[in-house]
Amino acid sequence: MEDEENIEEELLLVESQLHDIQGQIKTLLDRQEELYERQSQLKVLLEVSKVSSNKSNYDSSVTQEDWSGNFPWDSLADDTRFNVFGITSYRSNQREIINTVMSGRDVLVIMAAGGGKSLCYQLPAVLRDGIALVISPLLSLIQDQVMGLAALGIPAYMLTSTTNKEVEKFIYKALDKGEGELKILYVTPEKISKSKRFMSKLEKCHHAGRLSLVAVDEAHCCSQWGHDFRPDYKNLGILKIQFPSVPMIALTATATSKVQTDLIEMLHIPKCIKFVSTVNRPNLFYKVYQKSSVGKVVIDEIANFISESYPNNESGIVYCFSRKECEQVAKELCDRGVLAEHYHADMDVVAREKVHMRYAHNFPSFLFFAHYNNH
Ligand SMILES: Nc1ncnc2c1ncn2[C@@H]1O[C@H](COP(=O)(O)OP(=O)(O)OP(=O)(O)O)[C@@H](O)[C@H]1O
Repeated sequence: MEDEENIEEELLLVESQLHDIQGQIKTLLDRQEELYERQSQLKVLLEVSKVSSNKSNYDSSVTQEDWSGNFPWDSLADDTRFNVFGITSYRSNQREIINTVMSGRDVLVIMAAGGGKSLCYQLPAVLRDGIALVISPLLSLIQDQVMGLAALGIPAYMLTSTTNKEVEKFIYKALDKGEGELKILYVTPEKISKSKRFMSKLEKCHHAGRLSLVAVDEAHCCSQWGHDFRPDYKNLGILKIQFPSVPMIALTATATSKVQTDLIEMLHIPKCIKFVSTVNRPNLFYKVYQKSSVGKVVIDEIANFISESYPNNESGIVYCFSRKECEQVAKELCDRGVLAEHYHADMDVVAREKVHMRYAHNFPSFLFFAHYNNH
């Protein structure tokens, strides 16, 4: 009887010790997994750092001014600028930026809206062998760009939720096997962070030496300090880690120095060459009007303002508080004969010819009119 009690007592003790040990093993296994993960991250970071410092040694004698010097691709670039893009001369910094990308360096471009950022990656994309990947935040912007490039005869495509199966197949074949003509591929940041299939095709494309450059448009979206933070932009750092030798060009119209530092860190481009052009647009100005408290009167005032100030069908943008309000204001403006085209709720911007409707959440109690002239 006593024996039995002793055995039971020891059994309890052993079971309790086993339980403790299992807990310790689990903790150690978890820790081991963490260390493995950190080990592979550090290996990749080391590789990135080696590639960057090799490049900086190679270019150490080159000063920023040298980017406006002579390069082997000068005449081909001039020819493409004029004959493909129909642009007679470069604007400030464009040539230097293009030369920097063509040299394989990473670049940060800060240039005013409408300043001509797109040419800075589109021209190198045409000149360099392979496929250029462009990450852009909005479907409507991507659609605009792809349509514009197609009109110039440049094989540009987008891979988004709206891409049909056949085009998707074509794009995957181009990435995977180098088949078909594809020079510039636009995606939203979600594609990078959410599609394993896409990333594996991109990896193959890079492995075969066919990834020519990576452009991150609206790069301020990477930073939580920016005005337009997009969580999926945070994951774009993976691109430099996976493709350290591929030049990356990050572009934005608005970035404080804090945002610049942040996005350089997030995109892993510490050695990038930075080009800052003035963001002052003397043709843009603000005027503040007192708003009536009666909705219909506000619409009347907007309609009068637009038709009196811009009687020749000029373009403009009306920002409202919400999508619903955009639709309502657009409809009312249509009724008053101001808007030629309808606003489509599933797109951010339409109706190029007339007043564009967009929604913005940062200025809830005001309506803004922006009339601009790109040139
Ligand atoms: N060197 C140039 N000479 C004349 N026109 C140019 C030049 N470079 C670009 N453009 C034109 O300027 C317009 C604005 O260019 P783009 O769309 O690239 O601006 P952006 O800087 O990307 O603006 P946003 O920040 O609004 O996207 C386009 O119509 C483009 O064709």
